[in-house]
Amino acid sequence: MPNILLIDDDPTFCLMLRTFLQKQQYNVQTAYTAEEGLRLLKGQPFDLVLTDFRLPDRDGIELLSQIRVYSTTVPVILMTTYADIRTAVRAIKMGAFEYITKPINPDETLLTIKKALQKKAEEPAGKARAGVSGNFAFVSGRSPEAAKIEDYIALIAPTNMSVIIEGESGTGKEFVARKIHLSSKRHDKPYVAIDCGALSKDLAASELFGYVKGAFTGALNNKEGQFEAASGGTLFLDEIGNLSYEVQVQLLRALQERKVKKIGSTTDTEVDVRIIAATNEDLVQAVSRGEFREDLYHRLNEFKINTTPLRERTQDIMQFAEHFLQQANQELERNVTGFDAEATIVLENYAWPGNLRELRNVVRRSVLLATSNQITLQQLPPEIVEPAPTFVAAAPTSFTAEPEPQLATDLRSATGQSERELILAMLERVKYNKSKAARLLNIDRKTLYNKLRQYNIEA
Ligand SMILES: Nc1ncnc2c1ncn2[C@@H]1O[C@H](COP(=O)(O)OP(=O)(O)OP(=O)(O)O)[C@@H](O)[C@H]1O
Repeated sequence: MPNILLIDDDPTFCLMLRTFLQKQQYNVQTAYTAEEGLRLLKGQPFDLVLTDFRLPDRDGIELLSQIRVYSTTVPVILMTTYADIRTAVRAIKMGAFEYITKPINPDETLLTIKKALQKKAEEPAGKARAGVSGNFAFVSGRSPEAAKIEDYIALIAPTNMSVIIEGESGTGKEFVARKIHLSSKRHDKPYVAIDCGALSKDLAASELFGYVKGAFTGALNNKEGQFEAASGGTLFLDEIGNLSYEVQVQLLRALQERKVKKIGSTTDTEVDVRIIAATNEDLVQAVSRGEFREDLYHRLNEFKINTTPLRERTQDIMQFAEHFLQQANQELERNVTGFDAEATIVLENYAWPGNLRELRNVVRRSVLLATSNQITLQQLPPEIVEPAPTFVAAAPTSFTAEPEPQLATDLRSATGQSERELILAMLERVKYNKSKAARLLNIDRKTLYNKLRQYNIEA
């Protein structure tokens, strides 16, 4: 029976959800605060964490970083209200598996839990996803922006050039990467995807390059790296901006010399791998801040594709909505045929800060709630039907890289033990880049160094 950790500060809600999940054959442990949840997580392994996005003692982003300190692989599902959805969407790029919106729908929750557990089972190492799944259905869209992406894919796919795909979270970067692979000569060779955002500094090198038995404590057997696993095919590096400087150096070497060296080995192995990298941030800015190596950037940037936010390609919204409707019908065994006129207007006019992922989730939820064969306003989240003016206005009008706003947190509001944990979690997230950590914690470097000493943190 899979073990689920449920964190929510509402005891009645916890009890209801726990009872429901236990009936579905899950072991559930509950915690009413983030602190309590983290303590449980530290003490025992869980297969999944289901947590409220706003807890009395932490917000979801902060909690997510701390969960990652204790477990880099446990899937985390966030339960959020629509008011927090932009932040929740950002949490996805920090490695949350999925978000579901409150009020919780039991069927949707169950479906999301099943998918998360299935994905975890398919990726025992937690990091790499090999192969393109059989039901990969790429929708192109009718807008000029979609046509441009399609043209670029057709142009670039047959070559061996490295590609950077840049765009907001949920705009379909990984889908573009898979499409490039499937349209390339390498289509019958492996496609391996790695989420660099979910890899700790130590793990990244061994995951990418592998290690030999005895290279370090715990290296009990030889391990093949994902470079080798992708041999002849394509390696998709998601959230490339999160790789530590050291790993960037190793990656550059692998790309330039077409050779990798396992950790602890003295010999090189030749590799023939095409690299596609994706990023939510503007790598040029990361280069100018000294956080991303310029030489690696140029090596990867043989071609760049920008995925357009959905609000700038409104022509495509209904085509995607119809596609997600058919997918949901299949998954949920329903037979909803379409959207009524009012619902269509609302979908076309909403700003979709979470892009295609948000649209997919809204459609899936509406299909679950549908009482007739058409989706009406009743099934759409009220926040979409009548978005708060500030909410829409807050959506950026174009893709501009804000300097890690999703991570930024003010250390000055934390005290004692939680301050220590916050610093540790932040260091982990930014791969021990202290300048970056200080900036995101809103303190200066000197203060950070003082605190590292004060809390006995070696970084
Ligand atoms: N071209 C497409 N056709 C059909 N569905 C798509 C397409 N692009 C994206 N989607 C849907 O949107 C979801 C999010 O897309 P994807 O994971 O590729 O986005 P992303 O930009 O890589 O997001 P992130 O930066 O958060 O990792 C996909 O799981 C898929 O359901």
